[in-house]
Amino acid sequence: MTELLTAAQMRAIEEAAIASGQVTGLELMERAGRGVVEAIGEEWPELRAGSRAVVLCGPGNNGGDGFVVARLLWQAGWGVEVFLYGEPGKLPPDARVNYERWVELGAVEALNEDALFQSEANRSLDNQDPVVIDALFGTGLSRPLTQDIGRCLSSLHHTDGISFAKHVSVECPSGVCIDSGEVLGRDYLPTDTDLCVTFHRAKVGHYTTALAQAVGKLIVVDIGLDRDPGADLPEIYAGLSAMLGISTQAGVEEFRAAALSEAMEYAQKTLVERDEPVVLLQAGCAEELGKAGWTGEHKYSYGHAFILSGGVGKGGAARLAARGALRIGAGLVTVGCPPGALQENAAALDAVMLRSVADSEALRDMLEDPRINAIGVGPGLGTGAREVDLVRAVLETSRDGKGRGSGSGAGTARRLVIDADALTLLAKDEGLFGLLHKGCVLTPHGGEFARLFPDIAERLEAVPQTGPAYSKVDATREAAVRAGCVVLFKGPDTVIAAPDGQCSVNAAVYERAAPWLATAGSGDVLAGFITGLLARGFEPMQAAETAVWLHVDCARSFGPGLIADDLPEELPTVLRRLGL
Ligand SMILES: NC(=O)C1=CN([C@@H]2O[C@H](COP(=O)(O)OP(=O)(O)OC[C@H]3O[C@@H](n4cnc5c(N)ncnc54)[C@H](O)[C@@H]3O)[C@@H](O)[C@H]2O)[C@@H](O)CC1
Ligand SMILES: [K+]
Repeated sequence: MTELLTAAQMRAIEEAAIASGQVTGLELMERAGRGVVEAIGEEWPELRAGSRAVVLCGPGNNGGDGFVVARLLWQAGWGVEVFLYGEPGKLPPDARVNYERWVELGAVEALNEDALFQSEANRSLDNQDPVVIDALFGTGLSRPLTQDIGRCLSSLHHTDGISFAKHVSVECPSGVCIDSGEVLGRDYLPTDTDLCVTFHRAKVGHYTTALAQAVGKLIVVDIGLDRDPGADLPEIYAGLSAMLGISTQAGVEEFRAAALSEAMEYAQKTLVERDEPVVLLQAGCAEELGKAGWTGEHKYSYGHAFILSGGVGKGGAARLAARGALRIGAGLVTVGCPPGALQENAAALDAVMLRSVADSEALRDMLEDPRINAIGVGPGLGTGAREVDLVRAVLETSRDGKGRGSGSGAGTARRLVIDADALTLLAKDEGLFGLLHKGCVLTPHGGEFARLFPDIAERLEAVPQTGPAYSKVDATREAAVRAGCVVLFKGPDTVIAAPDGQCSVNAAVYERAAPWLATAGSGDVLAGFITGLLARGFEPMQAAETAVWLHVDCARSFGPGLIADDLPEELPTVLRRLGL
């Protein structure tokens, strides 16, 4: 699993490494700049000596990286023009050093739109479009771009405005808040970037839809900080002790105990006591399936998933969910529907069992069966008074001490997936919302999320004016705390959060993009996948993470032309490929 960092965490890691004496800021900047140049070389080997670059440098260390890039490209024989936004005298120390190093080699012009157009006019003589390097703002963006900078960036477009061969962003496209992926001020679109080079770890914002849509390819460059920060602590202590001239082991111990150094306190605070990390889901999460055991002796050992269906003509969504639950390995799957819909469902279901559920009393009777250990409720359910009673029955009978199923382990509540119409009902009825418990997984899309958590959604929708902006990660975490259960906030950048702060991102972007997954019924299958894994005994967070990861993998494995019915059918291929 890869940890995604916030700007503050990245800063803390860098500062602690610098404070420990492990590395200097200047060395980190040199590695960052070199990483950008190497990434350009690897991406476009045809660009070599004689190529041209326009480097846009900002007033902070992102600009410092830009000056390193300019120098290294110049040394490699490129023609390089450098523009600076800001005053050289106000550059932070490391950026200033690299500015000075560059001015020994070439000129620095003040950045404005006229200067960019003038430079293009001069260039048109040799008819060679440059690579534009955007090193204006990185993790330090704190407010919206001024109009003049916004105009400069907007003028850089492949098709109109100033022409260039490639666009490279250092850390991120400037103007984007790296914690949220949002353009601060939201008054222009992030410039399309062919290559975005970031350092040490990808940041949370890199995996949000808005930013990922603007970036062709993301490369993470190792700048020598790539060790477990926790594991580095002894070295940090040792480095700090050495800096202060404490040489004996006893002295070092005393120093640690006294926590005298501000830098050490900083390292402790930021590296040890930081928030739960945000994890990017990768192939490893599906290995949990393997750990949970895939084959078994008895169908009940893989649990019994129950999916509640709507009335006549409304059963398709529940059937998709049921098929998903079955394919992902629930031992038994039953669809419960109103008596009038039995015939329709019977005609469409084989391996999935069918039960008539006339009303909530019938449902409560049925849920006396302790083997039913996971329930999926919501797809195609309906939102009338009968359905309110059904959802209440499901929630009430699944709280602690009730409805214990064989697969969910003694003493734990029956696990639930609450999706679609059931989410709408929860949003309308505080009493129902109050029945949520830690065995539930809520799976809202944007509209459902806004109905359930209107104030949180409003905060997320508000135009961000300062960085770091409130992000989908923040919103999902807050929602999970309020609901007291796992919340899976859907989208190409699905965020999953638990009330204890665990959080992960399943990003169907970059090389995992699957735009064809946005098809009717795909959410119903996802609800079924999660329900099936809960029946198998997965914990709610783990079930949600694994299901959403496999869901995207099924879509990618099938490819364009996918319809929701294909998703469960693709699962065996995906599981086989995973060696399960
Ligand atoms: N700290 C380090 O040691 C390293 C930093 N690196 C680079 O440094 C970047 C972070 O540097 P900084 O923290 O200096 O931040 P930035 O360079 O991203 O920007 C900060 C500067 O921009 C100003 N600013 C923010 N928003 C503005 C706006 N809308 N309009 C005008 N000015 C604005 C701030 O006042 C500050 O002067 C990283 O993204 C990375 O590119 C790398 O060199 C690796 C090492
Ligand atoms: K940038």
